[in-house]
Amino acid sequence: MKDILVTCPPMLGQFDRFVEFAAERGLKLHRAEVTQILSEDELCAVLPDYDGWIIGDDPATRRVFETAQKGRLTAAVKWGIGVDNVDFAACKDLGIPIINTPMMFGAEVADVATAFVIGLARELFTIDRGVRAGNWPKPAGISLLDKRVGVIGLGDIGRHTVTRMRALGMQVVAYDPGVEGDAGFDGLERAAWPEAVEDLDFLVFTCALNKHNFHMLDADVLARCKPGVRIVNVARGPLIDEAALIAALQSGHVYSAGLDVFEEEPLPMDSPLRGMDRCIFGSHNGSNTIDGVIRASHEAITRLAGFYSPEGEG
Ligand SMILES: NC(=O)c1ccc[n+]([C@@H]2O[C@H](COP(=O)([O-])OP(=O)(O)OC[C@H]3O[C@@H](n4cnc5c(N)ncnc54)[C@H](O)[C@@H]3O)[C@@H](O)[C@H]2O)c1
Ligand SMILES: O=C(O)[C@H](O)COP(=O)(O)O
Repeated sequence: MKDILVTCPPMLGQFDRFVEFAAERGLKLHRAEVTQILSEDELCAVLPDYDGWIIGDDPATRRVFETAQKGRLTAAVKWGIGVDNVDFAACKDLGIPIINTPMMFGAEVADVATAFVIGLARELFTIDRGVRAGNWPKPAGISLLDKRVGVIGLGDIGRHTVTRMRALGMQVVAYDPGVEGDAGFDGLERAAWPEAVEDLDFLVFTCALNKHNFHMLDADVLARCKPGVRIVNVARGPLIDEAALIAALQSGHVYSAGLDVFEEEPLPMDSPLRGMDRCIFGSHNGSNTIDGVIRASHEAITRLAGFYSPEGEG
C-alpha cells in the first residue's frame, strides 16, 4: 500500500467515501490534520512521510517537492482543474510524475456563475439579508433578457457558462486567446482583450490563471467597462486587481460583484468587500457538489494509482 496525503478541502469533506475505492487500487489515504490549506512549512514537515499527495489549493512549490522527495514522495495529483498553485516544472525536473483532473466539474462551476448572475441581477441576496433582518426591501433589479454578458475563458467552465447565459436569453461575447472560432456555439460573438469588456452588463471570469493574465482586470480595464457593470469571478482571484475592483464598487462604476474566489483566501476579515451589501460571495466552493467531488476524487485516485502501476501511466 502507498501512503497518500490528501490536502484538498472538497475531497476531505467526503473523505470516508474514498478510502475503500483507494485501497482497492493500492492507496491508503490519509487526511491532512494541520489545517485545510497547509503552508509551505507545514507541507515540508509532513509530506516526506508519504508516497503520494492529492493536492488542493496548497502552495505546491519547488521547495515542497524537493523536500518531500528527500523522504518518500514519488508521485502527486492536483485534485481539480486549476494548476496555478503547483510547480509542474519542478516536478518535471525532479522526475515526479504529476497530473491534474480536468473536465470533472465545469457544469457545477458554471452553475455557480449563473447563480451569481441571476442573484446580482435581481439582488436576491440583498433582499434575503433584509428580510432576515426584519425588513421588506424591494430593490428594482434588471432583466437578463437581451443583456450583454462577456465570458472570459472558453474552456470547460466557460463553455458550460455560455450555454447557460444563452438559455437565459442573454447576448454572449467571449474572449479566449487559446480558442479559435465559435467554440461550437452558433454565431458566438468574439472580441479581443480589453475591448471585450466595453458595453457589457455582466463580465464573467471563467479562465485559467497563468503568468500572462495576473490582474488582467485592473483599474485601466475597469475604466473601459460600462458604468453599472456587474462582475462575476468563479475562476481565480488574482485575475482581478481586487483593490481596483473595490475602488470601482465604492465609486459605483461597478454596480456589484459575485466572487467565489479572491486574491487572498479565506477573504481577510478586514476586507472592505465584506461590507458591500450588493455583492455576493462564495468560499471557493464552486466545484463542491456531492456528485462532482465523487467524480473528481475517483479520477484523482485512479490517476495517482496509475503512476504506481508497472506501466506508470497516471
Ligand atoms: N471556483 C472554483 O471552485 C473553481 C473550480 C474549478 C476551476 N476553477 C478555475 O477555473 C479555471 C478554468 O477551468 P476550466 O475547467 O474551464 O479550465 P480549462 O483548462 O478547460 O479552460 C481554461 C481556459 O482559459 C483560457 N485562458 C487562458 N488565459 C486566458 C485569458 N487571459 N483570457 C481568457 N481566457 C484565457 C484557456 O485558453 C482555456 O481555454 C481553472 O483553471 C481554475 O483556476 C475554479
Ligand atoms: O481548480 C479547481 O479545480 C478548483 O478551484 C477546485 O479545486 P480546489 O478546491 O482544489 O481549488
